[in-house]
Amino acid sequence: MRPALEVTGLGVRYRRTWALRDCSLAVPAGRVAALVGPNGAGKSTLMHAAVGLVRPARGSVGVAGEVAFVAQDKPLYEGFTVAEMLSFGRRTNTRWDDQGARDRLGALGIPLDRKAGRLSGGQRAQVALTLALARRPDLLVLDEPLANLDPLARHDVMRTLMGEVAERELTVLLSSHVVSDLEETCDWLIVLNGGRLQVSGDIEDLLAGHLVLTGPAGPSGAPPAQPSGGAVLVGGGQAGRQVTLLVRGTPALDPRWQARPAGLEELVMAYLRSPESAALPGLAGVGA
Ligand SMILES: Nc1ncnc2c1ncn2[C@@H]1O[C@H](COP(=O)(O)OP(=O)(O)OP(=O)(O)O)[C@@H](O)[C@H]1O
Repeated sequence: MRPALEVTGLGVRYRRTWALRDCSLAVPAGRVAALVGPNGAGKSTLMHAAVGLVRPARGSVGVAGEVAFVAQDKPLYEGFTVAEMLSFGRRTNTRWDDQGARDRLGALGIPLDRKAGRLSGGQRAQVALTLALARRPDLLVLDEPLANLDPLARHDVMRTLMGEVAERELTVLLSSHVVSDLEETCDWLIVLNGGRLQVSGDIEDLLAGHLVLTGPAGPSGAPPAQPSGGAVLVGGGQAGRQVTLLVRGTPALDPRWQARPAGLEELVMAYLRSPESAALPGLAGVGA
């Protein structure tokens, strides 16, 4: 089946600065993909390229079907009521799901006669998401949909997304700085760092393909440069006399070392701390 989003050799430049370089990935249809990375990593740039808001300097971006995008600042028409925005959507979109949108806003207790400028931050986020979902997109791109939301509202937004994905063939690409918000909902992980792609893959495969090793620091106090056996060191650190390493693959373990499965957050952090490491389809030890 054709991927919902396919990026090939993508390079995006703002004047002389490259915001993204040599980025190739494919997100299968029906996935909820988490896009993570530090400030300035290129997340918004990748999203803007996916929805056609920036033109690539190199490579290409392909999307299967209709795309809806909610930008980081949730732009709404401040002077319009929610009902007026719904009516505008209905008149300008042939696939518009008016009833679904009204049901969702009703369930959230958002008054239809309220002007956008008078909505709270959480309500703005929900209205922007509802308007995007009402367009019945095949790919929904959300730039930091959870920013500035309280824990309950974050949970509600993620639950809505899960409901939509379960109900129909929808692919979601969403960025966030809070990995713990993504664990329950997302099944695909993309890590960008300094404009380069570090990780793209199925989260279950990634977690199954990595281990956290703990053991004693060497005589010099330094962690071993590379674990032995068929494993690759992603990154690690030392606390006192104990060394913790994240490795990809299965190492031959010294009995003084212990191995346990990696969590999503520690996997992301280990890659972000080691920008030279990468887990991309085609690399040994990671399900493509
Ligand atoms: N319109 C622009 N003009 C010039 N440079 C830009 C522009 N937009 C982004 N950049 C630069 O491109 C790089 C990537 O920015 P981008 O906004 O894509 O990162 P991000 O990962 O979304 O960051 P954040 O988490 O802070 O939102 C940064 O170095 C940024 O300064």
